[in-house]
Amino acid sequence: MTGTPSGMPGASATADVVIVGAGSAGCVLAARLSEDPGRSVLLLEAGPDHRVAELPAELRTLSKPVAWPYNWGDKVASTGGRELNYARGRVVGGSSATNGAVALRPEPEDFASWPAALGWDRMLGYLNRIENDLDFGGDAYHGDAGPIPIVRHAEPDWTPLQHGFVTGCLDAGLEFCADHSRPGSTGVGPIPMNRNDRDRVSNVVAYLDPVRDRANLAVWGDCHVARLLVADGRVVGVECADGRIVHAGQVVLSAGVVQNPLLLWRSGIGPAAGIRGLGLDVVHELPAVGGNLTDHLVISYRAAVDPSSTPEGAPTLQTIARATAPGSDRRHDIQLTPVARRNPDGSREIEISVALQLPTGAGSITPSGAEVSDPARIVWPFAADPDNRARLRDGWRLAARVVAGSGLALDKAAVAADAEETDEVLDRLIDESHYAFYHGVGTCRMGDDASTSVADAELRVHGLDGLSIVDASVVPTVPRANTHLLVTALAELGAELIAARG
Ligand SMILES: Cc1cc2nc3c(=O)[nH]c(=O)nc-3n(C[C@H](O)[C@H](O)[C@H](O)COP(=O)(O)OP(=O)(O)OC[C@H]3O[C@@H](n4cnc5c(N)ncnc54)[C@H](O)[C@@H]3O)c2cc1C
Repeated sequence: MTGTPSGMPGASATADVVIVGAGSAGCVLAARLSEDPGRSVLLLEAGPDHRVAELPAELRTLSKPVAWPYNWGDKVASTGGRELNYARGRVVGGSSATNGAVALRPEPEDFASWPAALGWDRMLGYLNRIENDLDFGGDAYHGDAGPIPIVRHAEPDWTPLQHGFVTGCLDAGLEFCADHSRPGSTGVGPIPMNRNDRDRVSNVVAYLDPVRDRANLAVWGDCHVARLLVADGRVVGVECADGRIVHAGQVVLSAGVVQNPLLLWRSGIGPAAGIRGLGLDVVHELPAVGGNLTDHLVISYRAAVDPSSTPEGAPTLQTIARATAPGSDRRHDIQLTPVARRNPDGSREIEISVALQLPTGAGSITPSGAEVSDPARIVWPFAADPDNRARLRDGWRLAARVVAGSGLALDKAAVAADAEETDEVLDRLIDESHYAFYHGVGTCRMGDDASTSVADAELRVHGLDGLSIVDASVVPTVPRANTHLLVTALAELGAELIAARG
């Protein structure tokens, strides 16, 4: 099988490589693997397919709400009987087309849980390859020739609210940090983003759209893959929910942290008892499929500020702080991000998201039934964990100290009191208002042991030929950073590994 993928949307097909899911990872894989005109590549996506010139506003421009059909609409049952949204992009571009475009990198220590062959030294090359950092591209730990532009707001452009936040962080003892990607850096400074002015530079924009006209690449939108086809210990293709069959030399799963385990379970690949519990036959037992979910957990600190600090039409995100919760032994386990909140009554607030980066505990994502339409069952234990709650409380008090030192607060006494708030009050606040940050990883984690991991260090599924997984689901533990750049870098690595297999 070489050259053009045979078959058109609407019919069945054959391709050398079939990629399931056109998100952060899938777009990179399709672009890189189709560079060889002798390899046919078919990219299958459950959601709609828009060319960049025709993107709807919510996919083009940052900070617009994204709903069905572009968001899967998954829900998490969390602490205190609360139901949290668990957003995931459902469109060609995946979550890279619906996300906040914050372009932070993992830190070197985040790779400690990765297989030894994939440490920081190796992954740094891929992190550099994907970017064109317009401020620091010439530095050794940056790139200046990749497809993703990385930009920051210069200090003179910051709003008074953002200036005040930085002042407050410095007053609270944080350092100024011009480049959050510099290894060893810490503190507060401009937030790096993958955007072009106010438009998100998703991986459709950066990677896929420029190569869409290649003869050996086909993209099928509105194609929900129902299950994998397995014969004699080898994955030989996929079956789509509408009955189409695609035969493949290699299948790559890039359906993401939620949908990969669902697709594998539906295919009989995963924990034997769980699969039988759905009334399905076990094709290949892999106990770790769907387990080991880790993710960031967020609460907000809010305080009233003078309306003149938040000019109309200003960009939402300009600065960010990486800090360590007071007393915590986990470096940079708190991320503080300030935004202006404009209330209908004309009042204005600073809202600082306090995001816990290195959570204790692990959850799971499994199917609630055997049908494609059955939703994910997401066990998300992070808000209930006492250690997470203690560090979040301290992070919230740190945010109050930042506002106290910012010169922004209208009610200085109230903010000073917030910095000493009791555990009891903050536990109630956590219960009533925590939310998920959508940086989940780990449901098909990589590792050497097939009893505790799903893919090996070359991203091949343990014990099954012809199947690889390349996306957030293989990342062993959530890094102290947002996850899009990491997944994109991993996909560059994955494309090399898969190309080497033929
Ligand atoms: C709302 C939101 C905001 C975020 N903000 C940021 C941010 O600012 N910065 C950052 O770094 N990270 C952010 N993230 C996280 C980051 O975007 C994700 O970690 C990353 O995009 C995951 O990439 P992926 O390739 O693993 O999965 P995805 O990009 O989610 O791609 C998976 C794709 O597979 C498709 N798919 C799933 N199942 C099937 C199936 N059975 N058949 C066919 N197709 C299927 C999906 O529709 C989707 O398009 C955010 C995420 C969300 C949801």
